[in-house]
Amino acid sequence: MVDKKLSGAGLRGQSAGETALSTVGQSGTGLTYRGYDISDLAESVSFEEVAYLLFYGELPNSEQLTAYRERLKSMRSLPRPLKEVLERIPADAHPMDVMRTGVSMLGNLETEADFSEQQDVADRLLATFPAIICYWYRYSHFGDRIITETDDDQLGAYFLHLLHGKKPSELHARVMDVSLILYAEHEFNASTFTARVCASTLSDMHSCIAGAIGSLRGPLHGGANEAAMELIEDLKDEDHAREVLAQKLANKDKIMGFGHAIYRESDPRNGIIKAWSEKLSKEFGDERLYKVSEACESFMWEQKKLFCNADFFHASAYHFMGIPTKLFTPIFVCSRLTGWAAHVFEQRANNRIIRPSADYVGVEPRNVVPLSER
Ligand SMILES: CC(=O)SCCNC(=O)CCNC(=O)[C@H](O)C(C)(C)COP(=O)(O)OP(=O)(O)OC[C@H]1O[C@@H](n2cnc3c(N)ncnc32)[C@H](O)[C@@H]1OP(=O)(O)O
Ligand SMILES: O=C([O-])CC(=O)C(=O)O
Repeated sequence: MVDKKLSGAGLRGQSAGETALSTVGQSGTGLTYRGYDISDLAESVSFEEVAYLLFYGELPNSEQLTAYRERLKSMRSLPRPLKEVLERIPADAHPMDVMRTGVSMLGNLETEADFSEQQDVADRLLATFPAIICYWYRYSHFGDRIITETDDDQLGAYFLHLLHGKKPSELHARVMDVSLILYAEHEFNASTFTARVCASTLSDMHSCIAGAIGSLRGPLHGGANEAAMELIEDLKDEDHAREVLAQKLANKDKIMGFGHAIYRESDPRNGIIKAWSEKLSKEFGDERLYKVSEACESFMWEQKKLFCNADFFHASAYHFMGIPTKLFTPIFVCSRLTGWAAHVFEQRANNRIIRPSADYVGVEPRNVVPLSER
């Protein structure tokens, strides 16, 4: 499987444009944002610094960071009509559909009238995405109308605060921060490419982001972290993990959270989130989930040379922090919004409508037969 050629279907291996935002599978551990290695960023900076880096090109100094955090904090209020819409979405709705509706409704209320407003729109979405998902979740599941304006400095802690109704521990706030850094940007992945295609028609930011959310929703992309949780939650122990995976491989099922379109041997984000998951598992008193996850990882490598991607150990990490499985992919949205928006800026700055060609494989030219003769 490792030798499969990176060409052909799915535009694999073909360059579809230029970016100055990130490299995937090229240098360092395999992922860089504007020249910084992901392991360095995950170790030393916060998610807000990464957002600033992606948007403005450089890491902020401490004054710029404080000002940026204050700006995001000041934008957390949800307009009344948006809350009313969120309150009408049923509890069994798919949370990614809630996110898509949330951004779409905000686009009706706060339409991007001109591209000169693009940074304001991106910041507003960044500030409100945790509130959109948590407002819907807490209202539809518990009848709570939460206050979305809090004084949390960091977006990850803000999300956990809204979800659980109390400030998170330092450990949980840190893990969320790292998680958001890991998910922020990834070159021309399917959802980002969706955003760029939409941007290339000179459409508005909300439409670009709504489209990207739709692409991220699928289990082959962002939806894999939830699918990975569904897999591991039923595994009783390491032997059972190997048995279940062997059966799935025999059935030719896809194992969610494994493999990647670009990386060939490992995903540099995996080791980072895995280490945090292990730490959380000890704090949680977990005897099973982390161990079965590790058993899956080694079995898949032995059997298929398939490795865990960014999603696999995110499943256990999020679970240990009390996050409901169905909110896993919306967290990805809260983070990846930065990459999507930065790509929209980049596309707009040097635009040509994205319009590839297709190889026609249909029937030869023919004449229409009148209806009475068909
Ligand atoms: C953050 C992210 O979005 S990371 C990706 C999240 N997605 C997942 O975890 C879903 C599971 N993984 C997959 O479906 C795939 O690995 C993808 C979609 C990520 C990449 O797809 P591709 O680029 O087509 O993968 P690749 O060319 O490496 O596949 C080679 C072979 O390995 C198989 N394979 C790849 N991943 C898996 C997997 N997770 N389970 C079982 N088999 C797999 C494929 O079936 C393929 O065989 P085939 O050509 O005979 O069908
Ligand atoms: O790059 C991809 O194809 C998918 C991925 O890992 C991401 O978007 O983070």
